Amino acid sequence: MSKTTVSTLQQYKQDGKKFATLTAYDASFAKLFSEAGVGVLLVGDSLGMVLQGHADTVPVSVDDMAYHVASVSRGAVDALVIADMPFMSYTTPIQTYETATKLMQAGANMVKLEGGEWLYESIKGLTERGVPVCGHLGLTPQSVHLFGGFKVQGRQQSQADKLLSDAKALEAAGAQLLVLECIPTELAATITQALSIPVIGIGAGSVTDGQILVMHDLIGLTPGKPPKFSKNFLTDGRDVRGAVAAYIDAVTDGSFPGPEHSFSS
Ligand SMILES: Nc1nc(=O)c2c([nH]1)NC[C@@H]1CN(c3ccc(C(=O)N[C@@H](CCC(=O)O)C(=O)O)cc3)CN21
Ligand SMILES: CC(C)C(=O)C(=O)O
Ligand SMILES: [Mg+2]
Repeated sequence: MSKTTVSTLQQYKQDGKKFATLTAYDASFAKLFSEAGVGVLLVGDSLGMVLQGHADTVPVSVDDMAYHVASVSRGAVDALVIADMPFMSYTTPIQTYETATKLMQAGANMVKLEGGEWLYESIKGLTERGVPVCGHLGLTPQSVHLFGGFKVQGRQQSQADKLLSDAKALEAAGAQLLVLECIPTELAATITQALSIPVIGIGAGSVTDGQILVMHDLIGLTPGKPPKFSKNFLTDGRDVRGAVAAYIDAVTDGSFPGPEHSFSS
């Protein structure tokens, strides 16, 4: 296996080949996932929930992220490592560059930011300075207090129109990847087709170019009630490697996510 890059994912999109990605927070899982053939690993700020036990991702700091990015990058043999920028660490272009510096110097290959058109200048500035960017739209968990809970986004036509124009703005700013979280499958299909960059979905149906799953959901370790769009693959006598292989197979052959893991308009 060779190192996965954005061009690898671009090629998958062109070829209509679905790809599976996972979150990772330490070197051991990063190594196992990478060796099992997962080409992209996200050091998600979900670590605030699945590692630290918080109710949401708001308490996570840049230092927390940098610590886990450093561990994951040591274990991620061939995988592209994406690091989440945490809550309020990218409020201005300058602060965005400072946060990105810490995460890239800790070993990330790309940073991910939650938000739409308002991030245009920051994303353009990052890419001009050599930092690859992944966008994140829909249910952006850092806005959970604004949304009033972890709720499906984009069901109203006005919201759906805004999400599509935000996605186009992120691509125009230079984002090379996009995550769509918890939106109706129909809207995810429209956005995926409208963009030339690869789109990775979670709770966005099987219509996106790739899928992402929080590793704790994959192996049945979710603290509390697992999200509807997630699936425990550590079943049927499988070990962790077997669960990862079953997840990759299910994404590649289009059987995961099914309608029971997806939302409609
Ligand atoms: N374990 C875990 N899995 C995740 O996918 C995840 C995290 N943690 N932490 C960070 C964010 C938070 N996410 C979440 C968490 C809960 C729901 C949830 O409970 N959603 C409802 C849908 C409600 C509706 O229909 O509007 C659900 O039943 O799935 C969604 C996304 C996704 N991310
Ligand atoms: C759920 C994914 C997309 C994420 O942002 C995270 O794990 O923090
Ligand atoms: Mg996140």
